[in-house]
Amino acid sequence: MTTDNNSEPTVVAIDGPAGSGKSSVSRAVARVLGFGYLDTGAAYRALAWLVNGSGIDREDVDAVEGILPTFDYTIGLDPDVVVVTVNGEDVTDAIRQPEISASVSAVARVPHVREHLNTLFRSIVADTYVPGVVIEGRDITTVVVPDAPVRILLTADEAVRAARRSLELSDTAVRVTAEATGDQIRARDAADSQVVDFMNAAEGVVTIDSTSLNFDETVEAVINVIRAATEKEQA
Ligand SMILES: Nc1ncnc2c1ncn2[C@@H]1O[C@H](COP(=O)(O)OP(=O)(O)O)[C@@H](O)[C@H]1O
Ligand SMILES: Nc1ccn([C@@H]2O[C@H](COP(=O)(O)OP(=O)(O)O)[C@@H](O)[C@H]2O)c(=O)n1
Repeated sequence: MTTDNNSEPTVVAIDGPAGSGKSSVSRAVARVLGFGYLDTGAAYRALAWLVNGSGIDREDVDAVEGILPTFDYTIGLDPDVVVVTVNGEDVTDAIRQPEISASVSAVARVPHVREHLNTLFRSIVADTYVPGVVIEGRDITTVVVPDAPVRILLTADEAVRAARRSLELSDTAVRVTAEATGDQIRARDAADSQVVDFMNAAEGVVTIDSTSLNFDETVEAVINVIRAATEKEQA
């Protein structure tokens, strides 16, 4: 991938439902290409963490909007070490807890929150010095960077996503069945789908369905799409 130091970073936008592999695949792709990696879901999770800790009713839109000026958020772009802070506190692990997964959609549905975070994401990408950035979430291909040269929708059947996520959780202290994980994923996707469409590819967005691909094959499929798109741009 050729980029000179003065050019804008190559932006790779990836969307998809919960457990589709967005974060793990995007990180691996970024590593291979020497790109930065931006997990946008982490910002929504971090805001939900702040809201929960502030004793605010997360259904109270005015109160959630009111907390935005006190939300001092940082995230690293290094795919090997993703550290997230809120007001100077390291929340990298705290934002992955089940109570945050269960409350994040309420915060993410607030339009002013989305505008605020989208501005933040665009400035993080613009300020980076890496040759490219893989940025993943729910509305990256459609709202955050709809003009990105590479836009991908990463999907997998719901049962496969639940099984993968449950395997991941059972590696930790929490033992969760694929069925329970499936219920959580379904509930979150249903809530999130009311705000943005991440189940259907928008025009010009390439769908990669990883249902019958293993992890390495999925990474390779994404890299192939990036190579094809950037070669086309340079031709
Ligand atoms: N193609 C794949 N084959 C097998 N496991 C996968 C594949 N893609 C992702 N995974 C695994 O599925 C789990 C969920 O992926 P993750 O990247 O957290 O999804 P998302 O960020 O979309 O919620 C992780 O444990 C990841 O390693
Ligand atoms: N671009 C984005 C990214 C995440 N989100 C919200 O943030 C939540 C957490 O995102 P995530 O990417 O960490 O979720 P996982 O699919 O990785 O579990 C989602 O359930 C959405 O509510 C969003 O609304 N828009």
